[in-house]
Amino acid sequence: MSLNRKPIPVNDAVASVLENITLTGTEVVSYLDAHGRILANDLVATHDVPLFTKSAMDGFAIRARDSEGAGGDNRIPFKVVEEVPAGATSDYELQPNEAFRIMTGAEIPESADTVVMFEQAKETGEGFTVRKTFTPGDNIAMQGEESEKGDIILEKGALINPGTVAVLATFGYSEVEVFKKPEVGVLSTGSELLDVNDPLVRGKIRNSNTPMILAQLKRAGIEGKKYHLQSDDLDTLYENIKSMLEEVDIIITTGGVSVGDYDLLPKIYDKLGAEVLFNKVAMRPGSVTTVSRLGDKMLFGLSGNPSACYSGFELFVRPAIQAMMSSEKVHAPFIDAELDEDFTKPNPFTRFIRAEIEYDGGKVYAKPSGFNKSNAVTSIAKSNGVIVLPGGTRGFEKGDAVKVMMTDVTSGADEFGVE
Ligand SMILES: Nc1nc2c(c(=O)[nH]1)N[C@H]1C(S)=C(S)[C@@H](COP(=O)(O)OP(=O)(O)OC[C@H]3O[C@@H](n4cnc5c(N)ncnc54)[C@H](O)[C@@H]3O)O[C@H]1N2
Ligand code: MOO
Ligand SMILES: [Mg+2]
Repeated sequence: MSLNRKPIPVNDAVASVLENITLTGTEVVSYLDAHGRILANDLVATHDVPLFTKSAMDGFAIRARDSEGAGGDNRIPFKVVEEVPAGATSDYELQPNEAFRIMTGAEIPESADTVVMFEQAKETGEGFTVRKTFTPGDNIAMQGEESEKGDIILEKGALINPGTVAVLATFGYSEVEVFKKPEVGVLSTGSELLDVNDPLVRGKIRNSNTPMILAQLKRAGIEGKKYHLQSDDLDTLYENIKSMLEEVDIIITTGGVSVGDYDLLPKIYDKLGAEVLFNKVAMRPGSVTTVSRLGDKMLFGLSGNPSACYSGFELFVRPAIQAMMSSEKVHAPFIDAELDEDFTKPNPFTRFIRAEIEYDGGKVYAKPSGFNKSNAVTSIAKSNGVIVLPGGTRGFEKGDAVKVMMTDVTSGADEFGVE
């Protein structure tokens, strides 16, 4: 095993992962379980929306021409002949100056073409008067004005959001074909690792990577499979990874990918005959992140250091999962922000810094969210994004324009956004 690894640029590494994924198949799920899934077919309108021409307001349905000449002191009277609440219909033929009392959402009877809102009418004993000339179509939602039968509402590969679920229900799709989620297993390696309830003993620490990655998977809509902690023993690690390969599509391991005596993952990939796509990325943290492929399985060897592990997942695993599910949009959103703190130390590698992203006065500000080393864990907790500083010979100063990878778009704001 060579100690001299050749670093590749981050974007090449991401591209290589995406080129090597295997697409999942499809499955049919209930529309109630479809949120967060990816459409496997175009979503086609089975009817017009609105389905029928309907009242957009509570009021009176009239023939607009009967209101001609109304205005100023000239009030025109109407007689109410029938009531049409939402859900009801009427085939009654309006005669001059007759009206239906109609509610929002009710089908407009054939003979009416306008709705007078209650607020625009003055009620009388047998009906109401108006002092405005109405135009056909006023206060009416026309059949098909939003979409027509046969329209493609969303294309294959689109993410199903709550609005999509509403659209599925609108068109009577109680089931929908979506791309299957890959099965993902998570295994942390390291003889120094203890489980959360184990008493601390000298030289050992608790395993924080497995639960962190399971949570990152959850954030990506995946229920990962937790595997037992592994001590740094080649044979048992090999056997365990071999049996994981029978059970999952993606194996995420943490730790053991560097060049230490007990960093066993490189040996495991070799022994398995896996194709190593890269084992060094020109980035910090996580430069030793290693991704390999064995048939249609992907093995993500994330660095053991928590911050490196975290960004390794967001940079490589999350997009790979999205791509396997044929998502149209596999990457986290990257936005432009202003650096809120100096970062003077130059570094030849692209740096990813866990950060607090804040919006203020129409601007986006990004500042490191705490202790910034590969072994940091608390700064991850305080972050909702990751600052990207390109590699090079210069440092960065407060006020510089930087890119930010948004990792948590649900982290909220401390103020309501409308003044
Ligand atoms: N001679 C060199 N040494 C190291 C290099 C190098 O290039 N040459 N790279 C360093 C960098 S950078 C990193 S990052 C680490 C990567 O190490 P590994 O991915 O092999 O991970 P481990 O050695 O297993 O652990 C590193 C560190 O992280 C802690 N850790 C591991 N797993 C967990 C876990 N599940 N929960 C919490 N913390 C964990 C572990 O105790 C170590 O402190 O290598 C450098 N060395
Ligand atoms: O892989 Mo290390 O995290 O570059 O610091
Ligand atoms: Mg190591």
